Amino acid sequence: MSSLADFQNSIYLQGLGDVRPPLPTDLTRLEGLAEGSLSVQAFGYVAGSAGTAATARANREAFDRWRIVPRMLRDVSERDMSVEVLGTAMPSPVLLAPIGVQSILHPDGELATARAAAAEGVPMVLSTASSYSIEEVAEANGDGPRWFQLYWPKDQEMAVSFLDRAKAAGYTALVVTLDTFTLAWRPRDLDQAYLPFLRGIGCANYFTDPVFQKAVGGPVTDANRDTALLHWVANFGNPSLTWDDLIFLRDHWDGPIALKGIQHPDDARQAVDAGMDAIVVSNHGGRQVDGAVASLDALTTIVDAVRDQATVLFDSGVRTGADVAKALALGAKAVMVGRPYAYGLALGGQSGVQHVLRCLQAELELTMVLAGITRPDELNLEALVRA
Ligand SMILES: Cc1cc2nc3c(=O)[nH]c(=O)nc-3n(C[C@H](O)[C@H](O)[C@H](O)COP(=O)(O)O)c2cc1C
Ligand SMILES: O=C(O)C(=O)c1ccccc1
Repeated sequence: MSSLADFQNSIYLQGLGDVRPPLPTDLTRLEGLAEGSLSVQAFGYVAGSAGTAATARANREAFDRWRIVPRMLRDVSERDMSVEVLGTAMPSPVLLAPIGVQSILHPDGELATARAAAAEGVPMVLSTASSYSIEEVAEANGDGPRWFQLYWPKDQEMAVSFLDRAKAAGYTALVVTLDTFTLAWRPRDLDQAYLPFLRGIGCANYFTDPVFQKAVGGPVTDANRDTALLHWVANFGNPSLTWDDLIFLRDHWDGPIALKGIQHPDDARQAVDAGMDAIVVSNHGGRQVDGAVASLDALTTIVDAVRDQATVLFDSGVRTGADVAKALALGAKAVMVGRPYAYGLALGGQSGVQHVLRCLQAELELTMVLAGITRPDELNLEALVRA
């Protein structure tokens, strides 16, 4: 039986030939290394959070307040880390969170991420604000599993065009991000007066879109570039959306839909009532509401509210295999990981992202089996104690 934990053995075996892993296996060390290989602006954009970063810190502290209680002598020789989420089979309960503007991290941006994801069989969620188009990323991703994340623009016709393009390019599930209809107060970016989009980064899906092009008088060239950027700014998000608007999405997307950015149990219930298939409990990695509840602290009440009427996914603050195990024990079906793979991309392109995925999944399997657990669905509150 092949196992995600085999990666550990392969590292030790390579050591016999004096080869060491190209990047640290403690993924919390990647941020510091990435800082040295990125511009102040790009690093600040990715590592930064809203306001004083209180929510980003709270996300991490919430993990620290739970401890795993290992159980012994449970025959953990047969393991199966795989799960199926929204019709997608995956090797472990881990997905790549949607991260826009990845070309600020590496010239190959989302293409490198898509190749890494496909090589590991891990689903990627492509951002609307990607630096390569829906179609280009699909080609790089090949047979790999892929979902599409929608930033719902004001122009409904363009929203439909994005959905049609994603469907045609083989993205099987839709993740609709609700918490970022506008960017929050982000001092690190403000102090640098840095917004990637105003430099045209992250606009690939817009600039290649027929509806967008119609609105700006044709394909985007130097001549209409300023018009295009202003149109992007005016259209990016829609603060007037309400729960009733979800009917529109259901009508235009026939696959599963997840709502990302849910932090309140009543919002989770409304998602269920609106016929959504899943929610992603997320505070956007602390990048939106500074002072907001830690995403992990919001998870349990939401899981209780939703019961088994919708799939509950989790993100914000996942850095280690133990973190994944804790989120699962608190009721998440799977987690999305954000910044760690962004740093992997910055440091090593495709292989950097693969390194992050292999480390995280191997550490998850080792954590679980050493705690007496052989399958993700065996994890529950009995595996945890409050610190
Ligand atoms: C640089 C950056 C760009 C992001 N872009 C998007 C995006 O385009 N769409 C989206 O839904 N979330 C976006 N996110 C949020 C992630 O999907 C995810 O919620 C967050 O990174 C999870 O927290 P973590 O970084 O602590 O793992 C972005 C996050 C970062 C760090
Ligand atoms: O920076 C972000 O967190 C984010 O979600 C985003 C928003 C717009 C475009 C690209 C990324």
